[in-house]
Amino acid sequence: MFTGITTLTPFKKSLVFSYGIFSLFLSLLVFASGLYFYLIKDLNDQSQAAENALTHRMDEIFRELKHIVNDASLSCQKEDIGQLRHKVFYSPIFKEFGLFDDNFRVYCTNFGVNNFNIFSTIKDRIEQSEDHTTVSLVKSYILGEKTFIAFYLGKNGIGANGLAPPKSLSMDIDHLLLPDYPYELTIGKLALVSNELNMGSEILDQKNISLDDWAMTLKIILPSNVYWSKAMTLLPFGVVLWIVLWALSCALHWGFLYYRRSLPHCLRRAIRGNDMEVYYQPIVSLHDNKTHAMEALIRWRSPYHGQVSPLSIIEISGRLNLLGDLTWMVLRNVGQFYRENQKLLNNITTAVNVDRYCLLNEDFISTFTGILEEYPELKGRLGLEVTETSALSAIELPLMVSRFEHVKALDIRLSVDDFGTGYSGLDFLRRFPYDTLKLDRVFIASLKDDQFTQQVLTSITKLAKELNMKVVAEGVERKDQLDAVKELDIDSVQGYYFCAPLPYDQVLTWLVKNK
Ligand SMILES: Nc1nc2c(ncn2[C@@H]2O[C@@H]3COP(=O)(O)O[C@H]4[C@@H](O)[C@H](n5cnc6c(=O)[nH]c(N)nc65)O[C@@H]4COP(=O)(O)O[C@H]3[C@H]2O)c(=O)[nH]1
Repeated sequence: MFTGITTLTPFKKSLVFSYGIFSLFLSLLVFASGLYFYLIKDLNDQSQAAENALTHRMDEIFRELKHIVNDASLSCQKEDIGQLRHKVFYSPIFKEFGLFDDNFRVYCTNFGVNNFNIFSTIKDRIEQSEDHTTVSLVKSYILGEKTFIAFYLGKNGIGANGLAPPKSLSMDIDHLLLPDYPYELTIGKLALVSNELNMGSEILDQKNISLDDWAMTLKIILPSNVYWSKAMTLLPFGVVLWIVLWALSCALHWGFLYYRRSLPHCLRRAIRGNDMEVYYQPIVSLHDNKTHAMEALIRWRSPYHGQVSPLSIIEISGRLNLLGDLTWMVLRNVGQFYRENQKLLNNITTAVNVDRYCLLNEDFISTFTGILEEYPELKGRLGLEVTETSALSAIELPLMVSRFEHVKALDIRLSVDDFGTGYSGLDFLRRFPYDTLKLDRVFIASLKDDQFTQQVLTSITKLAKELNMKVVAEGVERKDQLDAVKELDIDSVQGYYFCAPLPYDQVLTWLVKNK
């Protein structure tokens, strides 16, 4: 089996090497672009998650301020200050709370009584905002350089503001984005958090998210060094990908080659491309020792499988549903043979083998008549040989009779082939209008020494004669077989004794010599 495989698909080092190079480039391409698109998608997903986290955090911030406003009064007594301190203590974000009135004057903080006005720009923003909220980034003496402040003015005329370090806002998104995606969170034009400044590498992609309600912008970056560090981490997978692609491309190549060179595929191409030969075996008459008939037999030498036996050709063609095509190809070859040698073949009929399924096909008659019109030289000189291998069903039987009648009406001779080996019983002969009965060569081989065979063949030939059929003995190889055949009432002989099946040129020479 392996020898068969290697002949069909020869191993070539150079080819394996080429596929190695090819798959290396392909895997590099797949790996590089795959990683790039993966990171772009991941950047989008993480940006979306960061936006959601930030929105959620802002909602929480204002919910907290609303609680303070609801619990607050316009005074700044010890209890009010204590309450603010209590809220600071339990706040997850804020480090300082203040209360302001509707003149935007801060009158109380958790540190004590206060009296200063909120910047007019902030005041304007609160008034313009639908929810009476805004955020700001200012310098706080208590908390350090930059401080995030959120403002909310309640319907009761009391406002609350909360001060928080920028970190408390960014902690939600840090774990989503860092360390892979540096980002910058700005309020207005001021950066609340920025960890993208010292990135030191190129930007591969960038996402900008705007939270318009808070004038916030989140810029998230995909730097090239992240791409390269991921590429280095995933390099073993890249190597595996290369090996898999290499093996796959080699396997595909050999698989394809194996398929292209497989017997069924070669046969299909040969039939479709008329790349087969037809041999002719003369059938010699015992009445005048002349050749009045021949049988057309298919021959095919495959470039990869050598000489393929006709029985295998028929068997595989049957499986591939190509028996029709094969028959039409043989018929056209025979037509061409007659066209090119009209004079010599004038009084010779040639029989072509036809499979019963091909005959039963609904297109049989139309295609067959088409070929007869294409080759009028065949008129009156063509015969069909049908081998009966299995019993016909109740539906097939009348169909077959009608086909035979149709064929006969076209002046085509019908022979029953290999008589005695299949289901072709005597009843069979009665039903079909055959012209010739061909005795299978197994009977001829044992005819001389087997009395039973002699008796059977005597009865068969007698019946054939009664039914007006000619009898041909197949497979006559030796003189003693010929003598035994002659003792029966047999009309013609086909066999190696006279002539084996011959190719086009040789059969012409034979006919010229022996006609
Ligand atoms: N041992 C021995 N054999 C002899 C002798 N004389 C002839 N033969 C062989 O007997 C077979 C006669 O053809 P078949 O019975 O129709 O049997 C044919 C026929 O059923 C089928 N076949 C051949 N060509 C075609 C075709 O074009 N179409 C179809 N459907 N079947 C075909 O394949 C079968 C085998 O064909 P082949 O191998 O060519 O075999 C041929 C022929 O070469 C002899 O003296 N001794």
